[in-house]
Amino acid sequence: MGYGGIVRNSTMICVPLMGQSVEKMVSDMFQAKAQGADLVEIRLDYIKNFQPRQDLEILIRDKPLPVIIVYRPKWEGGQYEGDETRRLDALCLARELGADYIDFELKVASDPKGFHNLNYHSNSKTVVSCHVGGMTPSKEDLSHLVARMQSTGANIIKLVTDAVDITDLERIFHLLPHCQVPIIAYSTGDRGLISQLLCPKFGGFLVYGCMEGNSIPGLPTLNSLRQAYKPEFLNADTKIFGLISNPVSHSKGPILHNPAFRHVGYNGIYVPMLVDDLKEFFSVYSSPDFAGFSVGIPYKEAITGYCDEINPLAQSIGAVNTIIRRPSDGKLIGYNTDCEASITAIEDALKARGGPNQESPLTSPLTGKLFVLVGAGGAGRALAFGAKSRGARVVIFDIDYERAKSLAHSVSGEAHRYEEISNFRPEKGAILANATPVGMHPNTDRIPVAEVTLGDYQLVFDSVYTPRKTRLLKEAEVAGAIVVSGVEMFLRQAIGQFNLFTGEEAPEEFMREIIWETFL
Ligand SMILES: O=C1C[C@@](O)(C(=O)O)C[C@@H](O)[C@@H]1O
Repeated sequence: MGYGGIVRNSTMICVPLMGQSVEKMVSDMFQAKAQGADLVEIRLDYIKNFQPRQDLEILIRDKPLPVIIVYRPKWEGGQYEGDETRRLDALCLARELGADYIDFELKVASDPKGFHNLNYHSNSKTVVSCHVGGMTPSKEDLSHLVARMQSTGANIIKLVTDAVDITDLERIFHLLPHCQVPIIAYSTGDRGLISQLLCPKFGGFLVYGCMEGNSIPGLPTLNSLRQAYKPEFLNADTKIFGLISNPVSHSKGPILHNPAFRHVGYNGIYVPMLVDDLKEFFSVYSSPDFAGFSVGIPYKEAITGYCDEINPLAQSIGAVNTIIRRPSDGKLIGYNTDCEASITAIEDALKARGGPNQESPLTSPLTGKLFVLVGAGGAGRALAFGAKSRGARVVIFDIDYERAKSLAHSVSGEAHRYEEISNFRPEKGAILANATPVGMHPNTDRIPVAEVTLGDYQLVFDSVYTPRKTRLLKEAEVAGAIVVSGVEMFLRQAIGQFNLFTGEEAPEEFMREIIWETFL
């Protein structure tokens, strides 16, 4: 049994190994085991001067984990260019020596003349594999392919496609539950990542992961699988939540939401979704399994066009960062949790320091203050509406002056051209909020305002959360301002999302601990 009474499934975590020597392969196997792998895939075609008998004896004798032996030829995307009989002899030898799984390409397995006795009695299991390059075939074509692979008598089948778009993966998910033998199916590349993460929900046989410092596009790290995603707890009932964003890999959402789900015994998974086309995305991922979404850059405004209903706060802001698929009718309902998250983070920091606006606990410390906002995109809109709702006077800078003017108009504020920011001196006690990505990893030396002006602000807030303390915040602290990190906003918006996703109260203290450990 797992968390909250959820039964563990039998999904294994496999690491593909591409060492150039037998010694490296053996040491990588031990490392993979130490990092939590259940089995490894040994790519013989990567070993330089591979000597079948000698090398296989060592690999199989010294293996600390079950192994899948793969000797991929050039014609199927591998490295091996030599004689085909020699290649197949080596695979058969691996089987005789007791390798746990042997991978034969479909072309070999479906050619009775050339094939080296696939149904040979041994303890090894046969994996019949096929890599379909280029565009992902239609659902019908994939089903035919799987039927062909099954008819070879394979113990396990392995189907690999190249993901051009995240929507290609839905054809893989559709295939998985219908297969009659254990199936490994996934798509390669950055856009293929969720085919690994979600395959156990749909019944996939294993998940591939990579070791730390050895990243492979489209593969999660072993650490993220073991700590965050925990594929062994997924099942057909698991609800999928995803962050729709582009880029998406910077997000700390998965390491926060997944443990929080488990902490309260909620059967859900939260994954990064690298989305290129919102329209295509929502038309393909329309099943109730995809129960909700976070929305990140650059989609917070555009996504409002894909929501069936929008909650009044998000509607007035014009930006949505959370979507729930309403279980009763499947409609997509948009919310904005950024607004309260950022404004309460700023208010709490002002309250903690005390100050002139502390007359009544019911009055916001922002009331009457000048609120200088840099950036009028999705996050900026949330900040501007939040500040206005607390009675602050809002001044907005954006590289797109028209955008700044339009937001200023909505919050009865003032817009300025971005070039003017270096000379802008606010009144004493003003608040500065950065809602642009300036200063975000990897461009951490950038700062959105002139340093000399920082001393005029009582508090400086940065919505950037990687790094926790941006250059803007460091300089502001030196200048004597109270600083509020985007990490605090990130945490609070995620707490708001958790409540909406699960309908349960978020484990706030637990989430706070994870976040501060992560950003230490
Ligand atoms: O701004 C953010 C951060 C986020 O995009 C992320 O990186 O996890 C997730 C969004 O929902 C949120 O509004």
